[in-house]
This record gives sequence, C-alpha cells and structure tokens, in this order.
Amino acid sequence: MEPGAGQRPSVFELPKVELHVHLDGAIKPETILHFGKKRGIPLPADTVEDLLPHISYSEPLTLTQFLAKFDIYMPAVAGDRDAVRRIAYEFVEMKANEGVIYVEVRYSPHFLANCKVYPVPWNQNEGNLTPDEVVNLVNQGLQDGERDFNIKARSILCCMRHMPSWSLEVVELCKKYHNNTVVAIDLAGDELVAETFPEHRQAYEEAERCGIHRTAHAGEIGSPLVIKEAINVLKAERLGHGYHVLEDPSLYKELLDRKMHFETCPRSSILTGACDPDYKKHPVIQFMKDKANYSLNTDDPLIFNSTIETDYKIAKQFLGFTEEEFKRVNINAAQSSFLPNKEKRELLSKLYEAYGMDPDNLF
Ligand SMILES: O=c1[nH]cnc2c1ncn2[C@H]1C[C@H](O)[C@@H](CO)O1
Repeated sequence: MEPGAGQRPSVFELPKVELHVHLDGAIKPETILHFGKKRGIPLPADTVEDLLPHISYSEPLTLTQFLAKFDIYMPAVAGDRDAVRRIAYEFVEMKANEGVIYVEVRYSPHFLANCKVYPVPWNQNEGNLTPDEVVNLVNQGLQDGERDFNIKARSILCCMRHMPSWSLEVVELCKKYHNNTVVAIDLAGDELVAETFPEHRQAYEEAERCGIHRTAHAGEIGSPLVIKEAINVLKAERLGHGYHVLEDPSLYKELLDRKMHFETCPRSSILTGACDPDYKKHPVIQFMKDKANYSLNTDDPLIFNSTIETDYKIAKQFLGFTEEEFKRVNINAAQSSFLPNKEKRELLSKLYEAYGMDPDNLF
C-alpha cells in the first residue's frame, strides 16, 4: 500500500546500496525478445509471459543448473552493440526505480563478445565485438543511465572460474577502464569447477599491484577453504556470498575482526542451493547477531524473478531483519563500496541524511 499524505514511508523504501548484481542476470525479458527477433536468434518463446517460465524459477536448483539458465537467452544479446549498451542503460533505470542510489554491477566482458574471445561463447558465429568494446559500450549505457535516472553506477569485471585464459585480459580491461565506471575485479562461476587456476591468481596479483579493488565469489557453495584462498591468495577485500564461512568458526571470527564484507543475496542463496531452504538456518541470521559487515543484494533478478525489495522482504519476514538493521546494512555497504574515498563520503552523507541519522553517533 502507498503511504497516505503525511504518512512516513517505511524505512525499507529509503535509499539503498547494492553491491552484488550481475548485469547479464538483470536483463529485461522484453529486451531479450526484441534482440532475439531482430537478429533471428531462436528463443524458446516469443512473449514475455511464455519466455519467463523458461528463464526464471522459484524452487531450488543446484548452482550448475542455475548457471545453465544463461544459455537460454545470452545468444540473443551477446555480440550486439545496441543490445549491450541498452541492457546497461535499462539496468540503471531498473535500479533507480527500486530506490537504489548506488550500485556496483558486474559482468564478464567475454560473455558479451563474439570476437577476440576463445571459445566464442553461446555457440555464436565469430563477429567483430571484442571484450574491450563491450566494456566501452557498457560504460556508455551506465553513464547515460546515471545521467537520466540520477543514481550512481559503477562496474566490476568478472573472471570466470572455468575460463582462466580470459583472466589476464580481464585485469588489463580493469586497468584500462579504471574509474571509467570500472572499480574492481571479480571471480565468478562454478566454485566447484577446479582449484583456482594460476591465471586467476596472476590477474588478482596484478589487480592488487595496480590498485584495482578485488572481490571474489567464495563460500557460496564452496567450503571455507575457497574463502581462505580468496582472502589469502587473491587478496579479496569483499566476499561474494561467503555463507559457508560459518563452517569454520575460527575463520569466521577472523573475518568478523577484520570487518570483511559479505555480499549476501538471500533469494539467490536458496534458489542456487547455496543455503538450506529452511530460513531458520540462514547464515544472515548469524551475521545479523554478530553485527557482521554484510549487504543484501539481488544477484540475478531476471532469473530469480525478483527486485531488491524481494530480498529485503525475505530478510524482514523470515530472518528477523529490522529497520535499524536496514540502515546499518546499507551504511556498511556504502562503507565497503569500491568508490574513491571522497565519493564514498558523499554517498554516506546521502544515506545519513535520508535515514535522519547523526553520523557522529552511530550504532
Ligand atoms: O550466484 C552466482 N554464482 C557464481 N556465478 C554466478 C552467479 N550469478 C551469475 N554468475 C555468473 C554467470 C554470469 O554469466 C557471470 C558474469 O556475470 O557470472
């Protein structure tokens, strides 16, 4: 229900920060259909209503089964300049409508390219859109969106666990486009695929050397060992998901002491099989109790048929999330964002003001 005149809006409607969302998991179904039709790329349906049941789902699968969902629709947009720019632009619009004022969106430039990428993904024919140009186009889409929708959007470039041969180019792209929307490097994909390949390690080493921020998917479905590797070897400053840290109490304590940021994604965590579907056992409950540094995020809202509100609703309804915690979590997210310090302070000031808080007297 909309609040009536003079009524205070719910705290949950106040400005939010989102740090973990995949661009290729946040495409409008209309846009997939538009480019599928325009480019003659077959899709399993030709209306949004009929397409969505193929892509999005609401009962837990495994992470591997979840990742296979991308195969259905990525061929419609990958390799097309207009599509890449448009999905970035529409992403910013979508987040602005959800009340997000700062977002870090991640993607693999290689997954949207069809040239200078081996193998060419999604069974595309070779074309002439390189990973480098993909980053340029996403940047343009994000910047156009920032201007039109009055929010701040930054990007994170993903290495993919199963594609070590792409990783050194990913870090080079992070360097080339550093602070031209790109703020960090990530390692995504199936954590159980293999140990972290040397190329990923080299890419992260180079990122650290060049002052590029680092996050990594770790402990989503993988064990605490993957987390240890992410922080000790990859020198990750934040963890994508990180739920399974709770299986190693001494590691958990160390990360609490270090104020490590966990990018949690409640709906995703159930639907990818990362966490027990019994919400009473959800790691966010423990994170909340321990005042851990974590954020709430959508991850792949197209596939999970969700918005950021869905994740906050889950937290509120099933995890005991309060209004106070809402403010704490978003302030933590802003503090753990990969913005330069001056911009981080500006973002924090906006939140303090929106939340009616005195920055000198917090929690
Ligand atoms: O939740 C996830 N875990 C690991 N990898 C993921 C997740 N969501 C998306 N990805 C992968 C699939 C995308 O194509 C890629 C880059 O955004 O990252």
